[in-house]
Amino acid sequence: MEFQDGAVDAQVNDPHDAPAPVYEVWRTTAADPAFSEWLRSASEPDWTAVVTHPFAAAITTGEADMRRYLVQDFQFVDAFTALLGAAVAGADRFESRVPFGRFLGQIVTDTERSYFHRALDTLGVDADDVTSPELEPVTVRFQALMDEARLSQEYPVILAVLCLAEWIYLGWASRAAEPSPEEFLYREWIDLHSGPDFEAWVGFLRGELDRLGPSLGEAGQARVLGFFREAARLERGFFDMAQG
Ligand SMILES: Cc1ncc(C[n+]2csc(CCO)c2C)c(N)n1
Repeated sequence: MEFQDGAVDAQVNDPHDAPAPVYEVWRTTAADPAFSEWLRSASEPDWTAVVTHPFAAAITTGEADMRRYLVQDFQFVDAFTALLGAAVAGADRFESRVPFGRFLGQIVTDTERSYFHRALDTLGVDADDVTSPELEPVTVRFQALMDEARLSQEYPVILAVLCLAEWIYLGWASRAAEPSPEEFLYREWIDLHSGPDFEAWVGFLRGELDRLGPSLGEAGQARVLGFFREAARLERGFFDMAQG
């Protein structure tokens, strides 16, 4: 697949990344040798910067200005939904397609869609900004990464981007203190990304990477890590953008 300027390919092999240990070496001394844990630990310091981000903390206390964030995130979610479709198509067995199909039908196209429509309406976002707002640079980069993963049709690469985006959101949302803010804008956004069902969904995504990652070979593992790390970097940039 050719890209306009090769920018995305360059990003997933960012020369500024600290060299990651090779998975086969890392696993011999790791407390938890799961492939997904290798990906997560190699994505520091971005991982911790996202789950402890001041904007995420402000969501959990009901103090965040959600307008720019949700306008941009609605565009993110569009590309994310297409990526879930690629996971249905790319999974290597029937029982793995099922959770993607269920999540698509029950959460993204129902609960989450309803949330976005009500939230953007409450925030007074006009119709043009709902469907085609001016995109922030980080949104463009995130869409490009998701498009690259989708067009690759490589299931482990698709999984890397999906898993990072869901797992890291479970990370900040699970840190929310009780009681949740009363306003639906915050409470429902926290609830969408926490709780037993969402934990099971993230567990499934991790399990898929843990099942397939160890046999990818060193080059394949490095490729999956490149996508996972770039997604972590963009999540951090996305909260920075929202913070203003
Ligand atoms: C930048 C950004 N990263 C991750 C998510 C999390 N997320 C995206 S789609 C989806 C499925 C339905 O909840 C979830 C959890 C987000 N919203 N925005």
